[in-house]
Amino acid sequence: MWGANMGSSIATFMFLYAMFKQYVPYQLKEHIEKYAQRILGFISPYIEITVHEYTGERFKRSEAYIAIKTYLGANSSKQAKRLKADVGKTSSNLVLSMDDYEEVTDEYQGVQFWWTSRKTFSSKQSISFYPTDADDNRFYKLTFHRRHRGLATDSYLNYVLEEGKAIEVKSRQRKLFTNNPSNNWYGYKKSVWSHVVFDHPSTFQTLAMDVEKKKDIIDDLTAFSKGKDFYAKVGKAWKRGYLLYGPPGTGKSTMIAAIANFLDYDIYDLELTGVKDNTELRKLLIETTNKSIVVIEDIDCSLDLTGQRKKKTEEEAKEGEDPITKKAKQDASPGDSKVTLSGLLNFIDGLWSACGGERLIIFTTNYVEKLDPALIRRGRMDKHIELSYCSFGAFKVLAKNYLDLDSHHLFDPVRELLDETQITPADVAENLMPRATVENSADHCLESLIQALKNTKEEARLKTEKEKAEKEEARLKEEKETKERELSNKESTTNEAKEICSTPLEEKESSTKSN
Ligand SMILES: Nc1ncnc2c1ncn2[C@@H]1O[C@H](COP(=O)(O)OP(=O)(O)OP(=O)(O)O)[C@@H](O)[C@H]1O
Ligand SMILES: [Mg+2]
Repeated sequence: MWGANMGSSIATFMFLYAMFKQYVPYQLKEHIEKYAQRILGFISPYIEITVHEYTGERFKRSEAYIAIKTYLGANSSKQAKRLKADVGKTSSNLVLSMDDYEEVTDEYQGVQFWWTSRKTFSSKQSISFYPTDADDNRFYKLTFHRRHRGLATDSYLNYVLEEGKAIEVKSRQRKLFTNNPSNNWYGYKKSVWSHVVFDHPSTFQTLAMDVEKKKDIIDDLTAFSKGKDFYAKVGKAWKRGYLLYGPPGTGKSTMIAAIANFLDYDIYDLELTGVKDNTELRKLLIETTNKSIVVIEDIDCSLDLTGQRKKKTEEEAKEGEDPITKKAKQDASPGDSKVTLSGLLNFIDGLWSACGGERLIIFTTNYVEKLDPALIRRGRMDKHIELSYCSFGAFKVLAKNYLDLDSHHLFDPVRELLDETQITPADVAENLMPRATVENSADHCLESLIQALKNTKEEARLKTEKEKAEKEEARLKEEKETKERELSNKESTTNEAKEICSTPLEEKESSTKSN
């Protein structure tokens, strides 16, 4: 059917087809095609399956079409004579795909499958203000012998889709998304997220933290990313929550970038203060893709998550209203347009959170103790990771990264000082930045780090002393006040007693009589 000797017949066919398209009126053409297909269907032993570029939703390209396009692009570039080259949306390289009406043969388990790419023109006479080629209805047509029907529908098509998606994942550039304000969500370029290419150089290798702690996190992430079957088996949605907490500059954001690079996931950086209400939050969640990390930084500053739940429970108890009625009222009231804790909890592990899979949710905070326990209980935030002040292990990673040093005679004093001082990895890193103009840059950096550590130690000592002095002062003040209070109490009691004793006898009698 597709042999080389068919070349001239195809050329003739193409010519006749072009004539047919040009001269036969549209309505007649449709009828002829319809009946020709039916007759062919009776006599042909071949089965055809078409996959259209746009199905249902006008602006959303079919995922199957994109996967097939990628698969055929990768496999047909050696076979097809006419290819289209384009800069992919997710890549800066040229992406090749089969041109329209091109045909290629694919072999799977010893069986041949034929793919053609086609397009039809929309019959609608419409004028569009926007540059779109969606009026050309493109589709792929798969042809195979009817005796391979089972193989094609049960396994070959799935294989093509999975391969196509895998190629896409490998060749794509990762993205960093941020949520748009909701008044930009509608119109031609409707989009709830906008993105840039994610190109952060942080990796677990460059992340300064204790080796064992780092290994534990890497193992956890690996188990998660390979855990599709496990999650299905235990009936859990394929997602995991991480809570990163610690003082500013200890590497929380750096770790998120390292995780994204390690897993090869996109990042959705969710700015909660820009989300109007819980409905919008849900919409944002639905629009995230698989293999992604949803990040909410500084969760304690994003929402009043501390007392809301308690306050609500108190109110409910006061009014004796059941929570469902209360929630219905809240949802209905347009004035109450803020994301609530319960909305956020639903976002993390409500029913909607299970749409799609392979998603990490990461919260960061400087003040873990401020968060509502409901938000960070296991199951929501499965792993709590404390990023703390720089340890000697973390320092060694930084020394290797910044100065390419594994050991140095100044490491010992650094270790001693680190044991006694609280300094962030960000401050250590700043001191280890090599100075191009200085000779023996490594020595210079370590010396300046030692000086910084000494300064920090001294500052901490002075601060502790000051605090101690302030406490002592407060204690003495309180002691003095208590003594003064006691003295004045004593004095007033004595005065009262004196007054009673000094009252004349007649006065006392007359007052007793009158009573
Ligand atoms: N553990 C670390 N490993 C490597 N570099 C680090 C680490 N911690 C901090 N740094 C360096 O310090 C800078 C600040 O770190 P980062 O932004 O990750 O801190 P953070 O914990 O997110 O702080 P904040 O709470 O203020 O958001 C980074 O640019 C990074 O170079
Ligand atoms: Mg940060």
